[in-house]
Amino acid sequence: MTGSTSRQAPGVRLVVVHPDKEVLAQAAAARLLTRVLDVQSVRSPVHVVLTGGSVGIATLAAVAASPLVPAVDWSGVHLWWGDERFLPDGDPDRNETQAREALLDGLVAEHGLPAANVHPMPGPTSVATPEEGAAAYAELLREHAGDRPDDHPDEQSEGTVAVPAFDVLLLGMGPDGHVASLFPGHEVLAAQGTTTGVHASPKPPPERVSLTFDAIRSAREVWIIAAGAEKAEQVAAALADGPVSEVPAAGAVGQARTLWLLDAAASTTTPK
Ligand SMILES: O=C(O)[C@H](O)[C@@H](O)[C@H](O)[C@H](O)COP(=O)(O)O
Repeated sequence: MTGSTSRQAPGVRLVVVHPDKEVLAQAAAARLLTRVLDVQSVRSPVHVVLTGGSVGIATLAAVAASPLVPAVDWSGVHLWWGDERFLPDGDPDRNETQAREALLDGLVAEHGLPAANVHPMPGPTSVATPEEGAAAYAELLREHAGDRPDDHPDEQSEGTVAVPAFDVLLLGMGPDGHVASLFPGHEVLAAQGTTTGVHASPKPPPERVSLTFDAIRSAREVWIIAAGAEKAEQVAAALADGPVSEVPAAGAVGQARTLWLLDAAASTTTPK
């Protein structure tokens, strides 16, 4: 495949296939910057949820290298995470650490992103358990839930999930179909509220903090970014609306739109 292709699925799902992982990251970065600019033209603040993983971090690095960075009013952007490994501040395996190195430190230092607008999930440096971290993050999300804009007064209605109106929520996907730290067959899939502590994760480290499905599904747009042939089977299963208990990514849908941003290898299931 030499170009990029897309198709509109019924409803609100869009699948976009790029030639390879590098183009995928570059395109996701361009798309993210454009989305933030578009949203900023009609409302502020903008809330973006970040993901870890190699494609997620490559996307942030591509954002950092874009000439469009100065076009964004970063003072009106808030950054959150979909999940975090329960590791000390500064640990190189924290999604936060990797995102700061790839993008956020530069935005704070040079482009006016207020340090206070970066909202990492707490780890053992500040709380004793993943549950404490999840509770603290839920409270922070609740404090920002009032950021909902005037042009969407209906979003204030009773029963609204107590999180900000996430404009874009980025997710990587593991070869097992997990998104955030919502793993197939794991009790975390039944977690209530907006955040949850995670134990016995099948992928190290075993302890994590994650958004729940309710929080993820409250986002206006959910973008799942996945590359590599090892993802193809679960991508296909999710796009076939497989059971969330087996393919958690199938349950990650946005209110307005769900984008599947793939490379060619992840988009084609090889017959066995
Ligand atoms: O929390 C983690 O252990 C990872 O962040 C993980 O959830 C990752 O996002 C996906 O496995 C996709 O990772 P890749 O993009 O590297 O395939």
